[in-house]
Amino acid sequence: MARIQIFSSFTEKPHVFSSHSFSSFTRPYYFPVHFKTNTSKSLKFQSKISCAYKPTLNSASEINSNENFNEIDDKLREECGVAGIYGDPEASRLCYLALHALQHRGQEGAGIVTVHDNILKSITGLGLVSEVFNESKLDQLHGNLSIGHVRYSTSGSSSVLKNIQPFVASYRFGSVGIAHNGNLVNYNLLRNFLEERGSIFNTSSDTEVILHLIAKSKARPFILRIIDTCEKIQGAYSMVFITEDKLVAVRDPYGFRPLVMGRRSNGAYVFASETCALDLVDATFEREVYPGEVIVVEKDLSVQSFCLMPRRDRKACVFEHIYFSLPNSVVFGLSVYQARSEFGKILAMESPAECDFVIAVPYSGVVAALGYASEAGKSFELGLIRSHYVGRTFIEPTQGIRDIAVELKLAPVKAVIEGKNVVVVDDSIVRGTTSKKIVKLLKEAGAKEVHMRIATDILSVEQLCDSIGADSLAFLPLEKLKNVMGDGYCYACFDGKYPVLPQPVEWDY
Ligand SMILES: O=P(O)(O)OC[C@H]1O[C@H](OP(=O)(O)OP(=O)(O)O)[C@H](O)[C@@H]1O
Ligand SMILES: NC(=O)CC[C@H](N)C(=O)O
Ligand code: SF4
Ligand SMILES: [Mg+2]
Repeated sequence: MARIQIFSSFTEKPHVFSSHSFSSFTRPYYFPVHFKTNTSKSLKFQSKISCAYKPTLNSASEINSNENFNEIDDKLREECGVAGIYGDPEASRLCYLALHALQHRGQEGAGIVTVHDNILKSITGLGLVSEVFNESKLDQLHGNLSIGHVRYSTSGSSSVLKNIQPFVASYRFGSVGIAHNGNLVNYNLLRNFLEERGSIFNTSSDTEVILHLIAKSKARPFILRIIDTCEKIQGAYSMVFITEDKLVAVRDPYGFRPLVMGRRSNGAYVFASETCALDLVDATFEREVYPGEVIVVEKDLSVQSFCLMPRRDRKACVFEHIYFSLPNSVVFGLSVYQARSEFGKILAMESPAECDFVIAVPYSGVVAALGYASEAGKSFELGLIRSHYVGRTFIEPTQGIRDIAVELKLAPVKAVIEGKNVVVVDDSIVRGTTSKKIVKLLKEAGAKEVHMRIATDILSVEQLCDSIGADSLAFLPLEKLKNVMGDGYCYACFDGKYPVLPQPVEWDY
C-alpha cells in the first residue's frame, strides 16, 4: 500500500485552498540530497541522472550505440509542455490554446485527449500545434475534460509518432491518459524490470513505464495507484492524467519542472506548465502544484490534494529561468522576466565592455540584454532580427537542422552594426552553435568588435572564445547566478550536483 498523507480535502468548497493546507505543505522537509555525479560505465544510460544529464565521451558513445538514443547528444532535453482542463464545455479548444502558449517548450509533436461518453479520444501528431490540429480535428474532441502535451523528447526517438503524448492505455479498471514533462532517471531499470515480467512496450519513451506501473499496482482506488507509481519512479515529473471522470495533476517531490493551477470564471480547473498558458485561456492563477503534490479534480469539480512521501527540499530547475520558460510567465513563484533582467544587470557589473551599444540574441537573450544595457548605461539596439517563422534552434533534434536554423532565424541589421563595437548578450551557450554563427554574421555585417556576454555560466566549452571568433567572451559565474536565485534550485547542469541518482528496483509484483 502506498504511504500517503491526505493533505486536505476540498469537496465542499473546491475553490478554496486553506492557509492551513498551504503552510503544512510548504514546511521544509530536509533530506540528504546532492549525490555526486557518477558517470561510470556501469550506470550506462542511467548515468542520465537527475532530470537531465551531461554525457561524458563514454556515456555519449554508449548512447550512440543504443537505437533508442541515437538522436541524443549533449543537450538539455527538459522542456515539454503539459496542460489539463476540467469543467469547461470547450475543454479541447482551451487545451489547444494552452498548447500554443507552451509551444516554445516542445516542437517535435503535440497531442490532446478528451473524454466523451466515457471514451478517451486522442489526437496526436508530429510537428507544431498548428500543424497537428485544425478545426475538423478539434471538432472530434468533445467533452469538458481534456489534457494535452507538446513534446521535446528526453528519451525515445523524436520523430516517431508513437512517442508523441498524451499516451492513452486501457487496463482492467478503465482507461487512463498521461501527459508528462520530465525525465525518469530509472527508466531503463524500470523498463527492464517490467519486460522481464512480461510487459510489452509500445513506445521508446520513458513516460510509458508510468502507465505500466499504474496498471500493475495493487493499490486501490486510482489515486493510490498513481501515488504507488510515483514512489517507484525517480527523476523529474510534472504530469497530468485523464481518466473517464478525473483529472489528476502531479509534481515530483523535488519540483524540478513547473506546474501551475488556475481557474476560469466558470469554475473550470486549468493546469499548465507555465502561467502564460493560464493567461491565454483566461484562467486566474491560483497557485503552483507543490513539489510532491497530487491534485485530483472530480466530475463535480471537487478537489483533493495528496502529498507524496517523503517530501524533499525543492530543486527547481534553474534553466526554466535562464532559457526554457517565457518571460511573461511566473515560474516557481518568480517572474522569469525579472530573473533574466537581474542576470543581465549582474553580468554588466561583472563583465563590462567598451561598446557603442548592446544587442541581444533574440529571442531568449532579449531580457538579459535589456538588463545589461540598463546597468551599463548603454542603449539597446535591435542588431539581430529573428524570423517569426523558425522555432527554437536549441531544441531542434539534430545538429544538421540546428546549423541551418540559426542562419535561417537570425539576420544582422547592417545599418546598425557596421563599424560598431557591440556587446551581444545571450542567455546561454551549450554547444556553441548559435554564438559561433552570430559572431560570424555580425562580423560579415561589418561589426568592428563583437563582445559576447552570456547571462549564465558556460556549460562545458573550452577555448570557446577562440572557437566562436569573438573579441571577448564573458559569462555570469555560477556563484553570482546562485546569489540571484538562492536555494531551492537545481544547478546540476553547471556543478554536476545531481539531486537524484537511479536506485535499484527494490520491490516486486
Ligand atoms: O550553444 P547552442 O547549442 O547554440 O545553444 C544555446 C542557444 O540556444 C538557445 O536559443 P534558441 O534558438 O533555442 O531559442 P530562442 O529562439 O528562444 O532564443 C539559447 O538561447 C542560445 O541562444
Ligand atoms: N522534455 C520532456 O519533458 C519529455 C517527456 C518524456 N520524457 C519524453 O521523452 O517524451
Ligand atoms: S539544472 Fe538540474 S533540473 Fe535543470 S536541466 Fe539541469 S539537471 Fe535538469
Ligand atoms: Mg536563444
